[in-house]
Amino acid sequence: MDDLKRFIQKMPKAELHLHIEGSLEPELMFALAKRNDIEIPFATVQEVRDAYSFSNLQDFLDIYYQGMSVLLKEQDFYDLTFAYLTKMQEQNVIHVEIFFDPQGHTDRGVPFATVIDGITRALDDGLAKFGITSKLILCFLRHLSEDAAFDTLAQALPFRDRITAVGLDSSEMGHPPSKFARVFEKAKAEGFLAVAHAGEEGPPEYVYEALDLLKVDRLDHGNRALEDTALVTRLADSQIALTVCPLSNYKLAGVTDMRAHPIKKMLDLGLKATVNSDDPSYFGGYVNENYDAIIESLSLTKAEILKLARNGFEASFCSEKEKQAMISRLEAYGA
Ligand SMILES: Nc1ncnc2[nH]cnc12
Ligand SMILES: [Zn+2]
Repeated sequence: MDDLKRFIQKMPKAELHLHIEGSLEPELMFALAKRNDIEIPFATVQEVRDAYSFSNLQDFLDIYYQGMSVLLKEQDFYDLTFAYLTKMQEQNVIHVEIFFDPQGHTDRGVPFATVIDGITRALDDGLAKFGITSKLILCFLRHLSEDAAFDTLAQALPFRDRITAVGLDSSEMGHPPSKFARVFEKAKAEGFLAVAHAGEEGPPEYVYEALDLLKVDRLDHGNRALEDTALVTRLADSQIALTVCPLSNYKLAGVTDMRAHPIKKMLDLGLKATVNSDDPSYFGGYVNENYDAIIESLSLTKAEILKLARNGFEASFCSEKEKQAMISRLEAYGA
């Protein structure tokens, strides 16, 4: 077992499902609260960690939006993103595609430019200092209105060269992809790729809507697609990737026992599943810890681990040439 963990630690990997605001560790939360003179309802780091006990997605989101209130200045977004990249370098993650939630900040009066400038300055430094390549994905908050999403898309257009794709996150139930069909149509016309959280808590119908109405290039989570055999066949045939987040599924109670986690079944069904951390500060683990959690409980083989990592590179939004270079590194490592 320790051998496999070591194998995972050193393996070149990609991360395709990471909310940068969800990588805010309690220590940095405290430091930024102090720097920005903001009150947070916790006295110690331990109190923050103790508050991270969730029974569903909304429980988590309430505390996640509260946590991001300490992010105000360009330097705050830089520090947040650079801390994440430093961790990724330690974990041998060589490519990241990260989400950000601009509405979580612009609604508090933080300018869109402040957010994206800080994040992309850190991504540039991550490439220069660690050789980590990256893509940025703008997520619309689905509990907010279609108008608010259109407004956010308009704010993003001056920065389009820094944003690869749009996504959809936040409270899934009651906010189906169809609510944002027109926003995604416009975003695609503007040249953005598209992803959406679907089937995390929501039913298979939401996954169909993400495919048919939002025309997503990749699905975030997608776990509940397994309830519909026709949908599984469609996902397997099209090889639309699923960005699966094992520890997130466990912490948000979709999966109550890691031995019942569906990722092995997804591989067996021919789905292009990948391993990701979602909100590592809140769910107790970055990429390697997510691999560790499934190898133990699902008895994954080295070949299956390599397949998951390969899927991560194949499902990335890199050029075919860049993908091939990363896959060659992985093959050399696995040989
Ligand atoms: N797991 C998740 N699902 C939906 N929205 C999110 N925002 C941050 N993490 C999320
Ligand atoms: Zn997510």
